[in-house]
Amino acid sequence: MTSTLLLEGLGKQIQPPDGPWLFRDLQATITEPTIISILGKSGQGKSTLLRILGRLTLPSCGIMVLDNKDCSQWTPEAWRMTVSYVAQQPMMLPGSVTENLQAASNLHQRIFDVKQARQWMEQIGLDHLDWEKPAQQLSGGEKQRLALIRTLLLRPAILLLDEVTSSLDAVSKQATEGLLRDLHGRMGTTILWVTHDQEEARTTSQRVWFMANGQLLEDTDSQTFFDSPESDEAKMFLSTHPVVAEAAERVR
Ligand SMILES: Nc1ncnc2c1ncn2[C@@H]1O[C@H](COP(=O)(O)OP(=O)(O)OP(=O)(O)O)[C@@H](O)[C@H]1O
Repeated sequence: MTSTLLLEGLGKQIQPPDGPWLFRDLQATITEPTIISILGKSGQGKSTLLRILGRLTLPSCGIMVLDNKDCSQWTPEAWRMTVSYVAQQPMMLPGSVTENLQAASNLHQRIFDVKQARQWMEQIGLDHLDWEKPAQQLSGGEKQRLALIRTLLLRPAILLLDEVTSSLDAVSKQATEGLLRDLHGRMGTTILWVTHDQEEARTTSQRVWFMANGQLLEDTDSQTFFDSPESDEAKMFLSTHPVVAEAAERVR
């Protein structure tokens, strides 16, 4: 399921033609399965970038090439089956948990793999859920996990995660991170993961994209980023998050 992704000169301008650029001239290549954390201060455009990659928002400029085919040669549906986005505050469709789980499979004319759904639900602590319950009545954390599994059932090659553990308690968060690492290890799923939790980024990802000053300022392996960031902006960013410093200290 390895997919390659090439981004060239990608940019997003707010209120064109004269508005400010959220980011511009973003270049990056993914050639093998990897987990990338996208980090940066609030408002740098991390979610916007994910939504562009998921073809839910148009970029203002630039090129996206998936598996050697320009984005214009992909239908949005085919693209979204390969590069799938999970929002921080996911939308539950009217209907039960079962209907929500089935929704993505139905939409993309895939067989609903109920056995796999049950196993993943169990793995991330949702085994107690009544599948007949209206999904709108679930808690925020339950909705986040249900939406994740709904998307995983499509088995996308590239998964775009927007702060998908932000509403979870510590145990559910760890279980979800475990599932995602598993998935990456067994199926070669590439994961691009926006998170504000640096400890999560450090322990789950192999690579970091750090966004600052309207650019992808650093694109490096995680250990290098956390141990010896190159830019002053990244140093400042890490120094203002003592959790990471403490965690790194514990590891040493
Ligand atoms: N189409 C748009 N029109 C106007 N403003 C927009 C548009 N898209 C994004 N923005 C603005 O761009 C900024 C960056 O948004 P975005 O959510 O992508 O940043 P972020 O880095 O993910 O932030 P956070 O970490 O707080 O979630 C925000 O101020 C947002 O309101």
